[in-house]
Amino acid sequence: MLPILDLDDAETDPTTFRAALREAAHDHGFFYLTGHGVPGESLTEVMRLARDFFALPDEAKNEISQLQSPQFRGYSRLGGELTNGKVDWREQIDIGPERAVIPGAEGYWRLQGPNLWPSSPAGFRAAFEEWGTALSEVGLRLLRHWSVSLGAPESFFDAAFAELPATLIKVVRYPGTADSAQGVGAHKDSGVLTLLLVEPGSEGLEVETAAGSWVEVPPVEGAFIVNIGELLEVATGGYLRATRHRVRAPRPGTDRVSIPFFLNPALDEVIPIIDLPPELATASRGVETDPDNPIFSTYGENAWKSRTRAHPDVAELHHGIIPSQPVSAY
Ligand SMILES: O=C(O)CCC(=O)C(=O)O
Ligand SMILES: [Fe+2]
Repeated sequence: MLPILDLDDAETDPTTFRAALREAAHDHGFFYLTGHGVPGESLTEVMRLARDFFALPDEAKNEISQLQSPQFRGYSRLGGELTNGKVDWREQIDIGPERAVIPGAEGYWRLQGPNLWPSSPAGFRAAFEEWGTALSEVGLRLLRHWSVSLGAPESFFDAAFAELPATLIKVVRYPGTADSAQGVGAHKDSGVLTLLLVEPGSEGLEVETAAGSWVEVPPVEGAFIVNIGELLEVATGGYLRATRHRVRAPRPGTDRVSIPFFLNPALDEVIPIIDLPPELATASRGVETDPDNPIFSTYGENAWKSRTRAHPDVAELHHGIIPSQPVSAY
């Protein structure tokens, strides 16, 4: 069982909370968060909207097909995504910051642009815009506590997120299947941290707690599952761990709905590196190097790598590139 941290405790006893936060992220890279202040009704409401969207006929869902979006936004159908070069068995909507396209954009600036919002169910856009704002606040609070717990000033990461943070929300459904084990293949998240909402009762998330050893992480009602992304691993010289995880495809006749929120800095921000106090620095494992998965310290480069690999159809159609796929052992 992963640790459960209560963000309310940070108000009464920040020192104990911060130590627990640091240890959870160092030991596991994953934990449950309660006391986050996002009302239970909002959690229920975004789940309901997700369910209602996925229940629409394919034709309605494809009105916002990601193939229409050079910025990798909108709906990608079942089988439309790859992880480790293999097909993920999930359908999803990708929602990023709502901004104007940059004319003549090059490189990762091609990720900036508008979302594709479904016309049904009613209230979808407003609810998910509010969701993004609320979860950014939770994520930034956690980052400030981490900074202090690692010997840095509270505001250490603030500047990287102050303007144009490139957050990403995914609204995801994994239908049950007997044909594939891969809901989403093993990966590390490419940003800073992830707050994951999972429908109560859904199964299938597995976390690699030690090399080759996978542990099931069931949802805890009302809690977010929090995990560290590659950039926080980089920022802490590997002291905090971006843990590999995957989702097993559900059994036939069942499904899984989840809503991950990825907190990321602005596309052109280079994540600042914390100068760890000596007692922590000696416990640091260093940043994992994988020739198949280079970690770039500029967030936009990391995001471009992961978005083009995950959605090669969009990359080829809109950008004329065929991304190299990792040949992975996972
Ligand atoms: O659906 C989940 O529970 C996890 C999804 C995930 O790991 C991801 O999209 O990065
Ligand atoms: Fe993930």
